[in-house]
Amino acid sequence: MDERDAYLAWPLSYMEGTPALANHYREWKWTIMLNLVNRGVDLKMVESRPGSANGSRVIKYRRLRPFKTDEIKVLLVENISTIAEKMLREAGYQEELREKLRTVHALGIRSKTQITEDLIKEAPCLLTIGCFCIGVNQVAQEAALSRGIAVFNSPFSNSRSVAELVISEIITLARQLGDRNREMHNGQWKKTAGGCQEIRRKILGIVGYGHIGAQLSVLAESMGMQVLFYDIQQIMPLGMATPTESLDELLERSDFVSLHVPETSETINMIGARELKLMKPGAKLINASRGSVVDLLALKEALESGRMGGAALDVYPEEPAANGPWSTGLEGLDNVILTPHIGGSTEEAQAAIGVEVATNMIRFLDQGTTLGSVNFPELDLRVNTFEQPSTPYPCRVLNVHQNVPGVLLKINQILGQFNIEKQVCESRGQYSYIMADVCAGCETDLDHIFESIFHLPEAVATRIVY
Ligand SMILES: O=C(O)[C@H](O)COP(=O)(O)O
Repeated sequence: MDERDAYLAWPLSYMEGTPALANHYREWKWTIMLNLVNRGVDLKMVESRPGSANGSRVIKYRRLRPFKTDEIKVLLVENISTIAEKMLREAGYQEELREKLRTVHALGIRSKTQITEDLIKEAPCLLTIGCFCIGVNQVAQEAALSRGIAVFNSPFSNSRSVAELVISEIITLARQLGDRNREMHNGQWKKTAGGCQEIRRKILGIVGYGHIGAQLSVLAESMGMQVLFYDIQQIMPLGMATPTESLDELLERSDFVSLHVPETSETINMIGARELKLMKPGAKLINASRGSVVDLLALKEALESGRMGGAALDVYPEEPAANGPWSTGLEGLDNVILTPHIGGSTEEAQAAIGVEVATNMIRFLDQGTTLGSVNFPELDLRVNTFEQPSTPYPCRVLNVHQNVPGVLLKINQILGQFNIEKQVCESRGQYSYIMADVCAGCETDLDHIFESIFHLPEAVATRIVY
């Protein structure tokens, strides 16, 4: 394995609602209370924002932090950007080696680590999973929500890198560069123009006009290509790009077809024998989306028969867990480019992804904010300033519960014993998430709020941050 596993630990005050962490909370209760007493005067906990419109006043916001004086551990796998690692460390983590996922509170992965429902069951402390990539199909998202685990990804930070790779592949396929390169490396000089073409005025059909598809559309047009696209949603075309009525129409009209769809039940084997037959003779297929989208056996047949003019694949139905010998079954075919899932693997993309995902994870851990989460309702609650009147023990209650009638009433009966400064709640399927800023009067109140909500039968996960 070439993976660099970094294990970080975050020693912070923290209160959380899984049984394991609830015990930690009880154990460290007095330390927590001491932290609370110090809270209002501790300058380390003050964040400054730029001044108001006239620039004369600086508003100081309270900085919410997780709430247990124990270590929150973060596990980063799959060569995640060092920027993300640095950000997580600066948020308070310390490096520490850890072997097991079951002791980890925050997990960072990329596209190949499969987080199944079973694995989630074995991770009792896990609070958040950061997918440091676009795809999230590798995570059992519903199972994660049912445990109160928020999943984040980076929906667009590697779009440019993938689009650039596809542009390079369009030219490489058009000029058979892969074959000429291979021949030269094998000591053969084969100067030929047969089947080699310019890409100017050729038709590029883009399937999936999201962040990558749209980026590719702009780059392709700037090189003189005509762009068609097909998407299940109605999307505003960029430049002169034209939507087609159907996938079939796009396949029939395009010289190059590039796939940019997520893995869903609808996209599995979306391009099979039937679809490949619809493509123009000599057309080329590019897949840098998900391997399951193309039926590889059908593609092999279409290439071997000579009907198709070439293909570039960056993704495969099954991909190996680590670098080393491996076969796609397509080796040696003419004008076929095979790359090992490197579409988003540039320094720029990985750095941007690192910042984006680490920021979301830190905000979730510290404040409960779920902006950018792919499995939670997206909620945000403004953090109080130090100028706002407050009680000695203001706190933020974060709770995931089953979305059943009456549960909100029960929670608010508990919270309503205190002044609720603000509150938001939203449901997603079978589960709801509530964030509430509450003015507790004394340490016993905090204890009471946590224990009462934690023990509600509908409660899935409960945390309090301050
Ligand atoms: O989902 C993605 O962003 C791409 O498939 C890249 O995945 P990777 O970060 O695992 O290379």
